[in-house]
Amino acid sequence: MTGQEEDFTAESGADGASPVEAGPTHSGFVALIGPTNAGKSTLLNRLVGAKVSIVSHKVQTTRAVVRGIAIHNNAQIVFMDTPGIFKPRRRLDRAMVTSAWGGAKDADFVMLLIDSERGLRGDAEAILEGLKEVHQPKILVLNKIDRVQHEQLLKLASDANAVVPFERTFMISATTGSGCDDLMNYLAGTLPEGPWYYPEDQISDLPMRQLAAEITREKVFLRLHQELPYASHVETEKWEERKDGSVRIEQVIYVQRDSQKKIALGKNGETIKAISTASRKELSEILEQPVHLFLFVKVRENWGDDPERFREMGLEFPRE
Ligand SMILES: Nc1nc2c(ncn2[C@@H]2O[C@H](COP(=O)(O)OP(=O)(O)OP(=O)(O)O)[C@@H](O)[C@H]2O)c(=O)[nH]1
Repeated sequence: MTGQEEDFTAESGADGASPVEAGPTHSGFVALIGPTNAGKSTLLNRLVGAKVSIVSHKVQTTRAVVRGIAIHNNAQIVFMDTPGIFKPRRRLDRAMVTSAWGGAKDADFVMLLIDSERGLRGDAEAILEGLKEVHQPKILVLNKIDRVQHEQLLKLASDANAVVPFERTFMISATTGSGCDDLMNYLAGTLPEGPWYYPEDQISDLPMRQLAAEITREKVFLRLHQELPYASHVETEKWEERKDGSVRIEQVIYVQRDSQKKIALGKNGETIKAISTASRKELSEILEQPVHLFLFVKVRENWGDDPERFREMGLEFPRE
C-alpha cells in the first residue's frame, strides 16, 4: 500500500442558482444515450453548468447512470447520463449496457447523442435500431459540429431520421456550447407541468463519496493508458470532516494484477502522486474546502466479477 498526501487549499466559488420566473413549473427526466465517446458527459456538464460526470478521451468512462439536474426558465430538467452503449464483452460491460437502456425506459424524453464526425458507423447504427423499441419521444442531437461541414450534418440528420422518426434534431457542440441554448429552450418548454423533483440548488443525485471516487477515476483515465484504466476501479473508503474546515478523504484504486499496481504507482510513486494532486485540486474546488487526499493502490484480482463492486458503482450485477 502506498499513500500520498499534499495540502491543497481551493479558492474557487460556485455560481448561484438560475433565476426562476413566475408561472407554473415544469419538470421531467431526459435520458442521454449514445455510443461511447459521443460527448455525453461533456454535454451533461455543460447543461448542468458544473461537473457531475467525468469526461475523458478514452471510451467507456461513464459506468453507471449519473443524474445531472439543470434549471432552465421554469423547468427542472433531470438528465440521466447513461454509460455509452456498445457491444458488451465482459460482465461489467453487460451491466453498463443494461443500465443505459434501463435509463432510457424511465425517461420523459430520450436524447440520442451522436458524434457527427464519426456518423452512424458502428454502435450508432445498432442504437438507432434499438431505439425503435423505445416508445418515449426521441430527440436527435448531433454533437461536435465544430469538427464537420454543414452538408455532412444535414445528411447525417436525414439518414438517422429515416431509421427512427425524431421529434426534433439539434446540432450542437458540447465543447463550445453552440446550439445548447436552443436545445434547453425546447426541453424546458416541452417537459410536462409539475413540481420540481429536487431542491433548486442540487446539481446531482450522486452521493459525494461516489462523486469524489469518480473524480479520481477520471484522473486515472487521463494518466494511465492501454488496459489499465479499464482494469481499475476507485472507492472512497473514509471521509472525515475536520474541525479546521478541511476534509480527509481516503480512497483505494483497485487494480487486477501486481504488474498493474506497479504502473499505477509509477517510478518513485510519481504516477500516483500526479493522480492524487490533480484529484485533490479538483475536489477542493468542488467541495470549497481544503482536502487531504490519501490514495492507495490495492490488487483485487476479481473485482470485475464481484457483485459488491457493482453495487458501489450503482450497477445491477448480471447473473450469468
Ligand atoms: N471537438 C469536440 N470534442 C468534443 C465535443 N464534445 C465532446 N468532445 C470530446 O469527446 C471526447 C468524449 O467525450 P465524453 O463526454 O467523455 O463522451 P461520453 O459520450 O460521455 O463517453 P463515455 O463515457 O465513453 O460514454 C472528449 O475528449 C471530449 O472532450 C464537441 O462538441 N466537440
